[in-house]
Amino acid sequence: MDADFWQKRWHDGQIGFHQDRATPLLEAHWNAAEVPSGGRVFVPLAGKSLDMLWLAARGHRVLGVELSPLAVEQFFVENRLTPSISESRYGRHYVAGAIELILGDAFALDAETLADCVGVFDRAALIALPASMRRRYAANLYSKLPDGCRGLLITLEYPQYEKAGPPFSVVEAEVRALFERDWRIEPLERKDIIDTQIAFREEGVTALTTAAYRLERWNTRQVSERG
Ligand SMILES: C[S@@+](CC[C@H](N)C(=O)[O-])C[C@H]1O[C@@H](n2cnc3c(N)ncnc32)[C@H](O)[C@@H]1O
Repeated sequence: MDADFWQKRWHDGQIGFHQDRATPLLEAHWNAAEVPSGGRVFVPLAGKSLDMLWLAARGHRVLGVELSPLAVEQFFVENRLTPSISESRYGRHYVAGAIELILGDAFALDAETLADCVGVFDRAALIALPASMRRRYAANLYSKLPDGCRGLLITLEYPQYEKAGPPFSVVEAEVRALFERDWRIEPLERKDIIDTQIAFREEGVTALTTAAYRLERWNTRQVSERG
């Protein structure tokens, strides 16, 4: 699941993960995340997700990061937005209204870039990565989000031996193992979706659940109180 893998997926139009609407679990649970209104929301591994537009329409500023130039171009063209473009050491920054999308590697972002992200929305991002990269992603990327940051994480669960990822199955125990040291984790909803996911059924998957979690980053004082 390196950069070449994703570049080829975009080049070949193999983007079955893309949705032509905002994520229903985002719409259902964003209020529960209690991200301060107007605050900036980080959207890692953003693709050309319409979730960014939905968050902007809710009054948030959005910071997405995506490594495919095709995804970034399509996001702005398809949504009839004309971005201004600048360069930094993180990559090429496309800015249109409240949305900033960095064409670059999420793992190369630093705490300074993410310092004003009071929210995070993670859909098809953590679960797009194999296990070893998920550990790196939690330890090296989420660790750079500021204390008090809140958000939603959306996962999928299915018998991993029935299909190769991505998307990968990530069960609650793994979510806790990855994040619990620094983040308060609250499961919000689990939904059986096998009946609506024909592609998974055709690949032989017999059970499929999606789950939404509320995340809140402990502040340093809370962590020391927890021992
Ligand atoms: C499964 S897609 C999900 C996209 C989006 N979150 C959505 O819901 O449609 C994962 C995306 O992450 C991008 N990606 C993978 N590794 C990345 C990295 N290290 N930095 C930035 N983007 C990355 C891929 O190009 C792909 O567009």
